[in-house]
Amino acid sequence: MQPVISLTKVSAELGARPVLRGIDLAVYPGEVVALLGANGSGKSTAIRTIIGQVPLSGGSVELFGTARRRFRDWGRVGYVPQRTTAAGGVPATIREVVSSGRLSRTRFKILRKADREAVDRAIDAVGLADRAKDSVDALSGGQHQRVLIARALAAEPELLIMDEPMAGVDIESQEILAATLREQVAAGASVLLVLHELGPLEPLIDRAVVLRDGCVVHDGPPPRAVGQHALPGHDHVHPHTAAEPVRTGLLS
Ligand SMILES: Nc1ncnc2c1ncn2[C@@H]1O[C@H](COP(=O)(O)OP(=O)(O)OP(=O)(O)O)[C@@H](O)[C@H]1O
Repeated sequence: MQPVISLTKVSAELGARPVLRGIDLAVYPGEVVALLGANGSGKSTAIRTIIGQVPLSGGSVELFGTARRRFRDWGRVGYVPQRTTAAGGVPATIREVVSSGRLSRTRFKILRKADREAVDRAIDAVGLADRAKDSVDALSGGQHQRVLIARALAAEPELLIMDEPMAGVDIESQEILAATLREQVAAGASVLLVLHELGPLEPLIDRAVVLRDGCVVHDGPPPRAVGQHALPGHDHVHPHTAAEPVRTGLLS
């Protein structure tokens, strides 16, 4: 099966500093892959090489089997950046911001009935239907994050790429986002997401790729740790019983 995302020996530098040192990463159709690792390990940079915001210094990136520099089908990809403000100082309603995510699917940048319905479904999916006419300036951080996710969903993408979608999001919003993601995956979407902890998304995750200092140090089942053990930086030093798998600082 052809991967929807494929990174082969990808290296990248930021300000002459090597940040990715030859990483391999593949996401197959229908898979949910979590990208984990400590602060500064290169997770965001890896995501940004995929969408073309950071140039490669070596290796290659393919999307849906096409070299990234030749890839034009961005309507198939929904991207949720690391938390920023969606408004950028310009007052806009939730519906306006989410509609902007649908433009990649339209001809001549005109939203037709089916497009408007997709926008409404995306707003509904993140539980903001009753606020659609509100300005995004009036939203909390977690609600804001839901708007960014709705904007990505509005294009009905086959592939969702999300950089820490749960950052700063309260548990109620996290549950809504987990339910939304579950529906997308049930409908056949593939997902690559940066996470700090697995949290409510844990049951959805098929595979975890862990970065450390710009290298992949684990690619396989997600760490099934709970509580403190799931947190990056946790060092697993206390003794284990024989039945318990040992995970020595996997995420640190
Ligand atoms: N514009 C930049 N110029 C120089 N170095 C940068 C730049 N952006 C990031 N870096 C460095 O690259 C490294 C990787 O950063 P990156 O944001 O990819 O890490 P991350 O794993 O996503 O971290 P976090 O969990 O904190 O979001 C860090 O050491 C960071 O300081």
